[in-house]
Amino acid sequence: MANPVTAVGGRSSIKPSITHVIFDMDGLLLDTEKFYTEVQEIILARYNKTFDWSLKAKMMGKKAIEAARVFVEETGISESLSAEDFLSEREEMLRTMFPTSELMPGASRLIRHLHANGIPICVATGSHRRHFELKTQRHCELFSLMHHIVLGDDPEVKQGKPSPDVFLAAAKRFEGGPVDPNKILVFEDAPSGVLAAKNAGMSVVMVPDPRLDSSFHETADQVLGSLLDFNPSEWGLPAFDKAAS
Ligand SMILES: O=P(O)(O)OC[C@H](O)CO
Ligand SMILES: [Mg+2]
Repeated sequence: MANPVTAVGGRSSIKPSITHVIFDMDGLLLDTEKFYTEVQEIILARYNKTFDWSLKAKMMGKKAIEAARVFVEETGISESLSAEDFLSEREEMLRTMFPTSELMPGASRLIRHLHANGIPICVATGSHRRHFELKTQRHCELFSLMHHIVLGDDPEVKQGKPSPDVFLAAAKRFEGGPVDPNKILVFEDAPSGVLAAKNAGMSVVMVPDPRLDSSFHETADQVLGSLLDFNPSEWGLPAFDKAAS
């Protein structure tokens, strides 16, 4: 397999030593992006339009209302459907889908490994509380290993990703925080999330959906096909126990 560090254009192979880790949630820990895609395809079909990955790239990772505005404006349907009406229509379908959310490959192994080795970990998501609770209801034990969770409707998160707000709030809430952004590694799947982490001065590993245009990989410090490919030692983090992996 190609070395993930050198495989992507021009970035340094010298990495800062990481002490704290922040996880994105949708599309990174949980396989929930597919639900948004499905619902948005259904809504757009009514207007004889198709939902594609260039639009998906502009929406993912953002707060609900921010993503909704992008959706109605970019598709040219804002005269017929307001961002607010889009959200309430979408809601009904999502409410039944979210409780079925499954973990992404490698999420459980990495969270449990970092937690067992005393590395402080947290979640920083654009999702608001109601959606967070629906999505995580089958995964409460795993999410309880997080030191804290920062949600998109947190009062400190004035703007969604690519603003650094959610990651800066997450860095503050670690024990003894704020933690130096140089010592924090963020895991993200979305272009807006990768930018938000860089805007916060943090290192970022991107685990993108393969359908996302590869031009979005350039901002990340490392790009992986799956969380299963992550090598903690490259970042100064405890190595996986060979017998357990
Ligand atoms: O990817 P997250 O966890 O920031 O979630 C953002 C939205 O809710 C889904 O794109
Ligand atoms: Mg995400």
